[in-house]
Amino acid sequence: MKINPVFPYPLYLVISEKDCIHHHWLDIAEQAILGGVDIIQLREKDCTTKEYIAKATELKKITDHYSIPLIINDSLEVATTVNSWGIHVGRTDISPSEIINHPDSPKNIGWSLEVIEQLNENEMQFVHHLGVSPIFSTPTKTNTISEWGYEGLQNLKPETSKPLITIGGINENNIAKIVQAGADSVAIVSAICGSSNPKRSAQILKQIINHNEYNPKTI
Ligand SMILES: Cc1ncc(COP(=O)(O)OP(=O)(O)O)c(N)n1
Ligand SMILES: Cc1ncsc1CCOP(=O)(O)O
Ligand SMILES: [Mg+2]
Repeated sequence: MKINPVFPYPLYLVISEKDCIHHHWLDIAEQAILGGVDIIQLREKDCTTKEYIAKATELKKITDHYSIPLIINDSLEVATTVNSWGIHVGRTDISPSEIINHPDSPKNIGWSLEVIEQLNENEMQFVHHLGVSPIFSTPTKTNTISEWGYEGLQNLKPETSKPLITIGGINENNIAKIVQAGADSVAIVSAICGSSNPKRSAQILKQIINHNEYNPKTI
């Protein structure tokens, strides 16, 4: 993958405690970083703001230790409290224009792109990067509209200069084709959070991103 200087984070982990199966979620975050994850989003859906801040504070200690940027999903209050690098919002969340009006708003706003027509919306001017969502339908998030697929991603690429972060159903078997179709970054939940060896899974995904294939002898 050619590194995009506006978003130089090709392997993107989206983590929530409920998706972490075999290990403690903070251990998975650390192992994933050691395996090559470049950026982490904390995505907690079923907790209070106080609990979300507590989790974000714990995770930020790890991301700061490894100099990895942290993105908070959905909550401006959590993002401002922990001073995260970014925030990710979708169409039913607080809008990018509202976020930038906040005095301590995180610098980098990610916005979910579900249909190509969204590129024409006024909100786009406040957006740093786009979550192309979902590339493939996934049990991890079921309230989605449709899938972009490889062809949708290829068609989207020339229509915007914003970094494209692909998400949804991505794993070792399809990541190479997603990179070839135009992803600037690949966001993963279950292929890392659900792995019994998250470090190794991250290493494999990263090797495919870097070299277009996986050579078991080198990991
Ligand atoms: C990188 C990235 N892309 C898309 C999403 C989805 O955001 P959203 O549409 O707001 O849905 P929820 O994640 O909030 O359920 C994302 N989180 N990250
Ligand atoms: C948060 C999110 N947004 C679109 S799909 C998705 C979940 C992706 O999870 P997985 O990598 O397990 O398919
Ligand atoms: Mg959201």
